[in-house]
Amino acid sequence: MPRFTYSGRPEAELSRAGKAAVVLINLGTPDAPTPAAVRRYLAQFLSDPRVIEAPRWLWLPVLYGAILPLRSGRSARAYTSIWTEHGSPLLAGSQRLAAALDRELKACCTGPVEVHLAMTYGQPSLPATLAQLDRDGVRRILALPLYPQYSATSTGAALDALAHALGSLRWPPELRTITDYHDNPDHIEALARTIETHWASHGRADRLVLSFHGIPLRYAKAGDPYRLHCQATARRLAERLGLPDGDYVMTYQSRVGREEWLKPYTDVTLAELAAAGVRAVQVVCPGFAVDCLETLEEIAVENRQHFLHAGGQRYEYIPALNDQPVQVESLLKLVLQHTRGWPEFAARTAVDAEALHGAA
Ligand SMILES: C=CC1=C(C)c2cc3[nH]c(cc4nc(cc5[nH]c(cc1n2)c(C)c5CCC(=O)O)C(CCC(=O)O)=C4C)c(C)c3C=C
Ligand SMILES: [Fe+2]
Ligand SMILES: [Fe+2]
Repeated sequence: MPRFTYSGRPEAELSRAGKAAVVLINLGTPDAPTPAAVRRYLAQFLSDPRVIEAPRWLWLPVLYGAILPLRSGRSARAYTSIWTEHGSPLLAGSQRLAAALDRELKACCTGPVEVHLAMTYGQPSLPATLAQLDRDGVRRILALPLYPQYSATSTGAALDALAHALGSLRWPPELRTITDYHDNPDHIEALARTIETHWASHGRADRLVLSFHGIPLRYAKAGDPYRLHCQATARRLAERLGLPDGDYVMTYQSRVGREEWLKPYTDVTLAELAAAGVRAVQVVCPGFAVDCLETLEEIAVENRQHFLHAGGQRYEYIPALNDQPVQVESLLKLVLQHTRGWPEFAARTAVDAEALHGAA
């Protein structure tokens, strides 16, 4: 096997218009809700030094000796409870989002443009996706990790995997990356609309809980901007919704292991709210572009129990933006903002250009 792949035809490519692609990147998910598949997935995910910052000689024996044997079965049961006929919700939802964005982008760009989905861990992998784009003659790529807030553990890891995959291409394409969109006004607007739609059909609760995935506190102290991005998203969203400080709380979920993570913790806060007499909460997870194990099981099921057992009476989970038109539209605008000057992304009509970029 040659180290560098290239199966295109340079002469043909040099003489014809280029092709361009948007690659949406999400975390990745097991291939099946079985202990073996979950173990394979967790082994890849949790051996990434971006995710677990500890000396390898110390961490790998713990991972293989304790974490994988203990966690794979438990985690597989949780995955079983949310698995759909289309597979893992994270994969199926990300694929639907990519397909919807592909349709919208093709409708408004002079193209040839395509949207693809790849995962940092598991399938569809970044190396396989980039090799396919290379074979298809794609010469420009915009990479969009589906994490509104930058963290080295999520976005950083996605960009590492992308860089690694580019490393095996003989003629890598021109590349742009979006590192975060935590305060993008169209994104904030999309979040606000999905909450307002929920309010229109369910009414409001006593508190709106904005729950973000956590990271170890140590990483934030070392300079990871994630907490600042989450705080900025929460503040902008609350401002847009006209929510006074006392009407919402911001929390961090999904902690793993014994070290301190970003606080306040979602599960602890929900129990405290119930104990303090708060009867009704609505929980939304603005850091998750697509619903997954951490929202559908941990938030919609597990934390509901915490809240109700502690005396709460009404608990509603507001779903992620997924492939709702508000998200497709806001990501379309984000893509067009980051592909200015790339001819494939030029708007088809003046009307498109004005709708997407605003009047010049
Ligand atoms: C142990 C360290 C972990 C860090 C740091 C971390 C950061 C982080 N994760 C996401 C998004 C997702 N995480 C998901 C699942 C998940 N996360 C961890 C651990 C860390 N995450 C584990 C072990 C798991 C697997 C599930 C489990 O066993 O509990 C998912 C869902 C995946 C799915 O298949 O549905 C997402 C999405 C972000 C955004 C982030 C940092 C900001
Ligand atoms: Fe995670
Ligand atoms: Fe979890």
